[in-house]
Amino acid sequence: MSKRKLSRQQRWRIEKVQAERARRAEQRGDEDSRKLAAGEYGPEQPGRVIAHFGRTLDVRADSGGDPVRCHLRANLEGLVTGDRVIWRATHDPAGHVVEGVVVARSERQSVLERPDARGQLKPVAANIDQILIVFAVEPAPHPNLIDRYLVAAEATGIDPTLVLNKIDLLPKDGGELMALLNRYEALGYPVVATTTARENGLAALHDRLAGRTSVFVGQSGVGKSSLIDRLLPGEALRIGALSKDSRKGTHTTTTARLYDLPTAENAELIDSPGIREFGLMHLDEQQVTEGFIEFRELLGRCRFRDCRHRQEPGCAVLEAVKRGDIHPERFDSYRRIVDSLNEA
Ligand SMILES: Nc1nc2c(ncn2[C@@H]2O[C@H](COP(=O)(O)OP(=O)(O)OP(=O)(O)O)[C@@H](O)[C@H]2O)c(=O)[nH]1
Ligand SMILES: [Zn+2]
Repeated sequence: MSKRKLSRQQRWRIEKVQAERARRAEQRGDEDSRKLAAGEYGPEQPGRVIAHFGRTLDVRADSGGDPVRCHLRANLEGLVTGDRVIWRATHDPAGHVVEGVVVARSERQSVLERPDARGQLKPVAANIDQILIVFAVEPAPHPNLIDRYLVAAEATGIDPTLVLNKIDLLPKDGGELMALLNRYEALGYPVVATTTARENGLAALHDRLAGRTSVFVGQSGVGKSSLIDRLLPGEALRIGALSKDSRKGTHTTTTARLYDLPTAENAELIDSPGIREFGLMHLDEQQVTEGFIEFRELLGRCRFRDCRHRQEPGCAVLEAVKRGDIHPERFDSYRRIVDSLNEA
């Protein structure tokens, strides 16, 4: 974190802005308390945050219907797209839902975080079941890059799936990439092959999407936008997923959004430019080591408790590499990733 000194004037400005924010939040809170006390809000009900813009959110009721523009009770902070919440709606005299207030957040099953401008981790999306790591025949992936993504996914506790796109460009025998994929399948990672260049090219992907909330990540040019365009045809459909207020507003699409995918049963996608870049952020050495899933059962078994699996005698990981139980390229990749941490 930077230790830049702020001038007195800057400090004064920051304090003024914060005081103003607090005052507005308090007013909002007073108004909410009054409405809640007056019974102007309907009963508490469960819902899901499908987009967030600062302290306002779009919430979809679990019971269905259009998304509703909501604000937060003053004591709630840091809600993100995908959060499950308890909220209450207000109605106009004709009985239509006008807006809502979120009163509580349910426990998160998972959360994706990214460092903010000051390097502090901030949640960007919650309750994701699956990270779809997209790579392509062209640009061909370095195995090290796939491992990096897998390690980052393992650190979140969210299940990764490898998506090989552009299989229309594969050589007939499958080439080296197919051999690479088999290696990941043998480790237990699901792998699906796709192409946006053929009519039925996403069939295997639909099966993986069904019944899950997914995010797409991957290097530039592998076809994430193309895949998402196929899954969510038309910008109109995407915009339509927002509340009327958000559609009118000037909000950009840089915030994460949750979409229903019409092409598969109970399939949801959470997407934002920031999420697509997930996976290339900082991890520590322990996260990297534990992110190689074939190492895990060996980790307590090295002779030295603080073994770093380099050249220590009695290292269970090195022995597994020697026996051929750990693929040499995976081990090499592990080394490179750990070394890159020390460079940073
Ligand atoms: N041959 C072939 N080309 C594809 C396929 N899918 C995408 N492409 C092409 O690959 C290029 C990159 O695709 P994008 O969808 O923009 O890739 P992206 O991952 O969203 O890239 P960024 O926006 O840079 O992160 C485009 O020219 C696409 O037309 C495919 O299945 N087969
Ligand atoms: Zn060791």
